[in-house]
Amino acid sequence: MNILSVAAEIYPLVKTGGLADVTGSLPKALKSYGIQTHSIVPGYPGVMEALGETSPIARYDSLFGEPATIVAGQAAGLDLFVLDAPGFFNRPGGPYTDGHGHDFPDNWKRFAAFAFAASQIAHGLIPNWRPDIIHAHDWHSALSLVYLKFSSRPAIPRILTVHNLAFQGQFAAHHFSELGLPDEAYSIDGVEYYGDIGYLKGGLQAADVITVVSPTYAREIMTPAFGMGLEGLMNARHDDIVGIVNGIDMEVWDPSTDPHIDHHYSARTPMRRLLNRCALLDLVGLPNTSGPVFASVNRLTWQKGMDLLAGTADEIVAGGGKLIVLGQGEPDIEHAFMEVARRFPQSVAVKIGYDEPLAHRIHAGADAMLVPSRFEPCGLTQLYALRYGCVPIVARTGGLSETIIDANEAALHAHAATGIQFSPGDASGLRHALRRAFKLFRRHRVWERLRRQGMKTDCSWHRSAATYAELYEEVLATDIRLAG
Ligand SMILES: Nc1ncnc2c1ncn2[C@@H]1O[C@H](COP(=O)(O)OP(=O)(O)O[C@H]2O[C@H](CO)[C@@H](O)[C@H](O)[C@H]2O)[C@@H](O)[C@H]1O
Repeated sequence: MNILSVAAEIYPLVKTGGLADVTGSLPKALKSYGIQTHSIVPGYPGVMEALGETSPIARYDSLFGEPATIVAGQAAGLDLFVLDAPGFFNRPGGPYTDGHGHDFPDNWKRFAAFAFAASQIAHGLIPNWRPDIIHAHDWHSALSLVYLKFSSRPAIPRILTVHNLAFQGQFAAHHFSELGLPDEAYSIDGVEYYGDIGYLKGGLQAADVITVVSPTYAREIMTPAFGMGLEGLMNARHDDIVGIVNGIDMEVWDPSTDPHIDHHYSARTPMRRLLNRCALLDLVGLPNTSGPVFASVNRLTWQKGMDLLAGTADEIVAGGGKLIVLGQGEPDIEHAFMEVARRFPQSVAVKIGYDEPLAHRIHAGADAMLVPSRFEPCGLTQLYALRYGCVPIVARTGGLSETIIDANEAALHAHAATGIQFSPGDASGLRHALRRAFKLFRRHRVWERLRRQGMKTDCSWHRSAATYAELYEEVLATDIRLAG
């Protein structure tokens, strides 16, 4: 079976968050089910550099006003189609924002061009290769499904995975005439969204099946608190929504081989892990004392509850713990963390920025990973923490509530607990969780068991890849195409 995966990020070529981890690792996991995935990604500089030999497949003199070529190639074990459109993708900054963190003003056009190119491949643009299913991820690629839905040419099944409903790709209505869609696409069944254009909204209407990244999030998005204005649509499409928890790449995140860490270890060699703890404290300039080392590797945003963490850091310091934070995001929250580090230089270290090797070292050295998200569709950092023996402390929401088993006495007694969950997801809930963590940390043998149990947890794609494979079989076998 051939899948065309459409995504704006793919690890290790271009990553700003969890989307890349999933689109980079799922294709590998699906191979053992006889599923071949080709991924189309935008030709950002990092992607173009990573490509080896390429062959051009299609050329456009003007794709939404820019010359463009679709090339096929391979990188990092991934089969790729790349939209090489320098006018859109070869520019300084990130995939979506300039060097100052502002959205590029032509994002509507960049990702329409990208989505259009993907829809052409789905239509059979490439000689001798045709996908059986198109699988788009998030708003950047959602419009590909809309182009297909409103095309008169024969259709293939369309799947959309939503990694985070908070990012919707909403643009001014006056761009509609430039998208190359028929008039009827500006409707409630198409891209019209509260008088604007909604790329994600259009994709949700055009998809035959919608997947989200955990069953709990699938339930949550039916409600106004989590639906981000799309709860009505989500309720209407209730029967077509499936929640599938993410897996992780067990090779990229493997403490016994990780090239980023100083001392390789496994669940059976906890003393070697301690060496990474010393190395980490040394690296971030904190003294090596006996209290627990808490950490967070995260976008510094409201969604991730990072303002709550900055506001409760004093609890960690007062208890004799340390806090290490790696992240970047909202300026207020960055500032709040810098301020905390300034107040407690012996106990708190903050690195503002994006640093993949340091992320690995933190997972390998810290005692506990804090994930106080206000909402979390699935979450990956708690899974990496489990794998690295860093006890996750998570808010009870979305995928966090499904992937971590709380260390209540019954779960501890049954040797099932893998971390700490807290609710409500506010400052009082987080403070309470920190106090629980301090108490558990003092019970050395109990903490050690908790850590080991986490390391035994299967966070691989094993189960979830099977679920995607079944879903693909199902959409091919059944004519469940409700979207026309
Ligand atoms: N400063 C930094 N330096 C280095 N690495 C950093 C970093 N900040 C974050 N990361 C890394 O970025 C990734 C973040 O992934 P998450 O799944 O935790 O959240 P994200 O909100 O990006 O993903 C969305 O999509 C994913 C995938 O479906 C869902 O799990 C999630 O709930 C949803 O919000 C992790 O690999 C983490 O280690």
